[in-house]
Amino acid sequence: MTEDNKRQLDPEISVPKHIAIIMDGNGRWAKEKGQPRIAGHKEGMNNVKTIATAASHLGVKVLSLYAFSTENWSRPSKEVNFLMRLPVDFFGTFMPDLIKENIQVMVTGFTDHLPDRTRKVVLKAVEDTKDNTGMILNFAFNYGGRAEIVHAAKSLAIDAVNGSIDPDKIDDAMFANHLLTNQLGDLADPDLLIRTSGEERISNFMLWQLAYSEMVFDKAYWPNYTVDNLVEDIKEFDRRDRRFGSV
Ligand SMILES: Cc1cc(N2CCCCCC2)n2ncc(-c3ccc(F)cc3)c2n1
Repeated sequence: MTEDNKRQLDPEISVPKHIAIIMDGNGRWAKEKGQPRIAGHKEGMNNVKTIATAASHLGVKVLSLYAFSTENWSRPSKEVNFLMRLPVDFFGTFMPDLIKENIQVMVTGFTDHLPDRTRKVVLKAVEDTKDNTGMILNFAFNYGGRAEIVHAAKSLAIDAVNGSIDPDKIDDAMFANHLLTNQLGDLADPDLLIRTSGEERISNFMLWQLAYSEMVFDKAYWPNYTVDNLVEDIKEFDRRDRRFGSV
C-alpha cells in the first residue's frame, strides 16, 4: 500500500477495462455473526464504497455491480423495503467521494418499477455525475439478463413491424444496441466477472454480455472482500489466455 492507501498493481499486469461483480454472501456473513440479514446488506453497501474507489484507482473503466435482481422482489417485504432504501443511504454518504473521484454513475435495469424515492435518488445521481470522465460505476438494479434479452427482442420486433429496421439486417451489433447496456457502448461486455462467496453461478446476470468474459469465483463473502482480493482476482485474470472462441 502506498502512503495514500492507493493499492498499486505491477505495471505489466493488464487491468480489465470492465469488471462485473456479483456481490454475494451478505446474508451468510450476517448469519455467521449472529446478526440479521439487513446487517449484511448494510456492511455490503459500505464495501461497495471501498471496492469502487480501489477499482477507480487501479484504472478500471467500468465497474458493474449486481445490486438487485428482478427475482429479488420475492424476498420478505421487510428486506425488500430495506434494500430499496440503500441507494438513498449510499448517495447520502458517498456522493462527495464519487465527485472527488470523478466517477460517473450509471444504472442498468428496469428503473420504472422502483419505488419513487429510490428511483429519484438513483436518477439524480446519474444526472449529477453525467459529466464526470472517470470510472463508470454501473449498478445493475432491478435487472435480469433474460428480461433484458426479451426486452431487446420486443424492441427489435416493434422496429421491424413499423418498418424502421430490416429484419435481415439484425446482427450482434444491432441486437446489443437494444440491450439495456447499450449506454456503455464498446465497454458493455465485461472482461472479468467476479462472484464472491464461493457460489459458481451467474444467476441471470448480463447473459448476453458475459459470452466471452473470464470468470473468477472468489470464496470471500462480499462484506469481507478486500482490495487485496480484488488485486488477486485481477492478477488471475491477467494469467488467463483469452481466445474469444478462436484457437
Ligand atoms: C438494492 C441494493 C443493495 C445493496 N447491497 C449492498 C451490496 C451487496 C448486495 C446487496 C445489498 N446495495 N449496495 C449499493 C446499492 C446501490 C444501488 C443502486 C445505486 F444507484 C446505488 C447504490 C445497493 N442496492
